[in-house]
Formats: sequence, structure tokens, C-alpha cells
Amino acid sequence: MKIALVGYGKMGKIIDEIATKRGHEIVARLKETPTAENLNNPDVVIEFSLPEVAFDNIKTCLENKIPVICGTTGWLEKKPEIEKLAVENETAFLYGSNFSLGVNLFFALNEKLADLMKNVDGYSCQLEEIHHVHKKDAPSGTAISIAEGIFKHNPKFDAWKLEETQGNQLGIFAIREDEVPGTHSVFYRSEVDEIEIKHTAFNRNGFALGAVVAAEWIKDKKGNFAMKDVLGL
Ligand SMILES: NC(=O)C1=CN([C@@H]2O[C@H](COP(=O)(O)OP(=O)(O)OC[C@H]3O[C@@H](n4cnc5c(N)ncnc54)[C@H](OP(=O)(O)O)[C@@H]3O)[C@@H](O)[C@H]2O)C=CC1
Ligand SMILES: O=C(O)C1=N[C@H](C(=O)O)C[C@H](O)C1
Repeated sequence: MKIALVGYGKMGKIIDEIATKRGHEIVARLKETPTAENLNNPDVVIEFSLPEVAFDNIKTCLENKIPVICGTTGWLEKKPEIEKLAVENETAFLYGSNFSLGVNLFFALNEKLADLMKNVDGYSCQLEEIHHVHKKDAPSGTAISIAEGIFKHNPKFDAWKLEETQGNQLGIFAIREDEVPGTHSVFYRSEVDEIEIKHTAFNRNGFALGAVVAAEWIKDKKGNFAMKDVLGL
């Protein structure tokens, strides 16, 4: 398969190595705005860039009828527009706040726990994410997905906010520390105990492998997808 990498920073470089080992050809490695010319006719684009450029980058790819796998976080208020473009251009789009298998299992576990806790009194809920100091957005895209998983099952919450939980707003502590690749926790605390579920990434390889697997999966599809479709979760 021919893959164009849009964004060639920490993630783009690891995706390059993994995709090449899996037999794919990398036809573009872009640190700038993609165009029909510099994309070099790929089967799929994998987009890991910056929050402020992701929307325009994805739009250009979809308008050129190229399927896009996007891992860039921090631009999601415009996702409905992108999903419309994927349909109008008869191509495919998949956004994942986190492409690792472990986090996608964690998302499912979080929803199960949220469903159990919805009728239990006496527990407060709080999220925490820890990332490296270079991260541009807060809270992380993964923390937002975890919060949305809780909203789906527990009607006590319908919005998130940074810091502490308050009323219907689920709190997310966003901590920036050294070179931490990504740690996410959900806490339910009562006066007598605490339940914690936690995912810790040891490095970025799981994110990169998931993005390549998603690119292999989406190649001949049309429409809008999520990582749970790829993994059958
Ligand atoms: N979904 C997931 O599983 C994961 C998502 N992420 C997310 O992916 C994104 C990228 O992460 P990471 O690789 O660590 O970030 P980096 O900052 O290391 O890389 C960003 C890259 O984008 C390049 N860039 C700048 N402007 C443009 C442009 N207009 N078009 C294309 N590329 C451009 C930068 O170039 P230059 O260096 O020249 O500025 C750089 O190469 C972040 O939003 C992060 O949160 C990260 C890990 C996992
Ligand atoms: O910026 C990162 O590094 C990461 N970003 C994603 C996010 O915002 O959730 C995924 C992962 O946690 C690493």
C-alpha cells in the first residue's frame, strides 16, 4: 500500500518505521501543508500534525478523494464538517484519539464501569491524564474520549472541565511531566475507598502500530469510522 505521512514529528517517524516493516511504501513525508502534488498519489494518508493545521490538511486530502487516518488531537469541534466532506467526496475518514489496542480496551472497560456506577450513590468521579511537556493541547484527546464514554452511561455528567469535578461537569486533571508518553486514569472515590482504572503507555509504538493497522483496514472503504470498527470492539 502507498502511504503519505502528513506530519513528520515524533509520531510520523515511528509510523514510517512500522509501516515500512509491514511492507508499505511511504510516498510522502510532509512537515508542511499537503497538496495534490506533494501527497504523491497515496492510497491512504496518515495525519499526525498539529491541532491548528489538522482540519485544513484533512480537508485537502478528502477533497482529493484520499482516505484519511487522523490521530491529531485538539481540533474536534470541526469533526462534523470533516465527516460531511468524507461522505460528499465518496471517500473514508477515521479519527482516533488513541490508536493503541490497550487504550481501546480501556475505553470499553471504562464504559462498563460507568454503567455499573450510574446507580451507585456516594462516589465522586474524576479523570487524570499525564503527558510530556511538549504536548500542545489539554486535556488530551484520549481523556475527552474517556469522558464521552462516561456521559453515554451516566446521566449525572454531560460536560467536562479542566481540574476538579463540579456538578454535571466531569473534571480532568491534565498534568505535564518530563517525557511521559501518555497515562490515563479514572477514579471513583467514596468516604471509605477508591476504585481506579489506569492505562500507562510505556512508549509511542502502540499508537503508531494502531494507526498503520487502521490504514490497512480503511483502504477500500467509504464513510466515517472509529478505531472500535477496526478492532471489532
Ligand atoms: N491518536 C493517537 O494515538 C496519538 C495522537 N497524538 C497526537 O498527534 C499529534 C502529533 O503528535 P507528535 O507527532 O507527537 O507531534 P510533533 O510536534 O512531534 O509533530 C508534529 C509534526 O507536524 C509538522 N507540521 C507542522 N505544520 C504542519 C502542516 N501545516 N502540515 C503538516 N505537518 C505539519 C511538524 O513539523 P515541524 O517540526 O517542522 O514543526 C511536525 O513534524 C498531536 O496532536 C498528538 O496529540 C500523539 C500520539 C498518539
Ligand atoms: O500528544 C501525545 O503525545 C498524545 N496524544 C494523544 C491524546 O491527546 O490523547 C494520545 C496519546 O495519549 C499521546
